[in-house]
Amino acid sequence: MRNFFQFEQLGTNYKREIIGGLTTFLSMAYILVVNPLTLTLQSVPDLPDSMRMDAGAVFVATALAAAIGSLIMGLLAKYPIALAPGMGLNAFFAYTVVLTMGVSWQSALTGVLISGLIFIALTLTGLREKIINSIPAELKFAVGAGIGLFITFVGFQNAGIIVNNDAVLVGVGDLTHGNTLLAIFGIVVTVILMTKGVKGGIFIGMVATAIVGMVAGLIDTPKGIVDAAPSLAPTFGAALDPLFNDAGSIFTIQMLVVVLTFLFVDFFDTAGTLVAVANQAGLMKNNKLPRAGKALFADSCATVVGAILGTSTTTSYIESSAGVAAGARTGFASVVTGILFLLSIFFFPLLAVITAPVTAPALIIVGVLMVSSLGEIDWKKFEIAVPAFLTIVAMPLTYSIATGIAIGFIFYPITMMIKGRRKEIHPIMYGLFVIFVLYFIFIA
Ligand SMILES: Nc1nc2[nH]cnc2c(=O)[nH]1
Repeated sequence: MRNFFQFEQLGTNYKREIIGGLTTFLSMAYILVVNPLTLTLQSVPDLPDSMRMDAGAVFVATALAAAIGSLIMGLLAKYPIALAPGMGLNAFFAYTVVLTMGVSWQSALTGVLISGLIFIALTLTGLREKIINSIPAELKFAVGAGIGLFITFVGFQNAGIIVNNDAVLVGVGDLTHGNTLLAIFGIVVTVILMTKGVKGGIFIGMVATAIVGMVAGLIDTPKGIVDAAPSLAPTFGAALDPLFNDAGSIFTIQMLVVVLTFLFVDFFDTAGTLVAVANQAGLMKNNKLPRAGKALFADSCATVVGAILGTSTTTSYIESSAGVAAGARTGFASVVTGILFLLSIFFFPLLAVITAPVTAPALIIVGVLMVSSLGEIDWKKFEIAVPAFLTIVAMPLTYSIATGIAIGFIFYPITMMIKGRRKEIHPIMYGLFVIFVLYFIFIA
């Protein structure tokens, strides 16, 4: 096992990998609660039952998709990167596709399934790998740093530290609110542990926050430890129904748009996440992602499996960087995360303690770790500084990893060409320029 995962070469051991996998799981566990709430459109009252997915089935689908995706990633690509249904695409699935466009959730799942199959095809032809490896090193660092800002922003929001402000979009929240105070406690504890160089500081910080939350009465003590798993039957295989019974609802322009959006966002989000986490773990070689094809294959398989089980796009999670920060370096950590997701199906009552104030400190501190790649960018070269900077700031400001990548990648060939560095631009970067310009024209 140690040889299979190359523990020696990567300077790691079972303890680090297990703590890393556990930390990643705890950082991601919120999706088990959030995904069913989102996909069943809980925030929208008075919907006909037929428009709502079954919450129990979505919960099991979420846990199984995360488990299977993380296990494939760990065993096949051997990266410490775990997967689960992505936030952002789950909101797009529920609020845009089902609620606004009026597409049935079954057909929306078919859209996810088709986008996953196209993904596998792109991966098997090697095109996806080629695209990722054609991205210049400095933009890759920018993507990592931008995702760091994005994840910190998500953490601050979850903590209630940054809130909506109608006049200027964002503002400081009520810092005396119980959950916000608990999150601030978690941030301070985690910062102290990390500054002292305590291994697993992020994980210990989460445990301490959860315990203090329970003592303070902000987090309910779990009602039990184990419970029977809900039935998967209401969503299992529903993605295939429209293909056999209602093909007319699939072959429409509207569905084409939906499938392309799923495909586009997942493609570039995954590319950014894989590179950022691999960079952080020191696993990149000569600016290239080793075994990129396998990692991408694992990601696309997870989307297909997730769609059949009954969830929106399953993707590589940036929260994996919390596990890497806690010491994870190999696929063993992803196997640990995957097994925990599998077990979580029965341990649902225990998961109730993983609330937003518990996960927020981890997200914020992970952001600090991820922006360290800013130091690798040559800020004195304006032609590099502009696309790098725009990639970085656009991610939190547009709340989209993919949009940040798109903006930066549009500016890169422009500034490089004007500076007379045309020869350094990989031909694929021109192709991406055209695709991203079309993307903006399209979403406009
Ligand atoms: N990379 C990435 N990480 C996430 N963590 C939670 N949701 C997402 C997502 O959609 N993409």
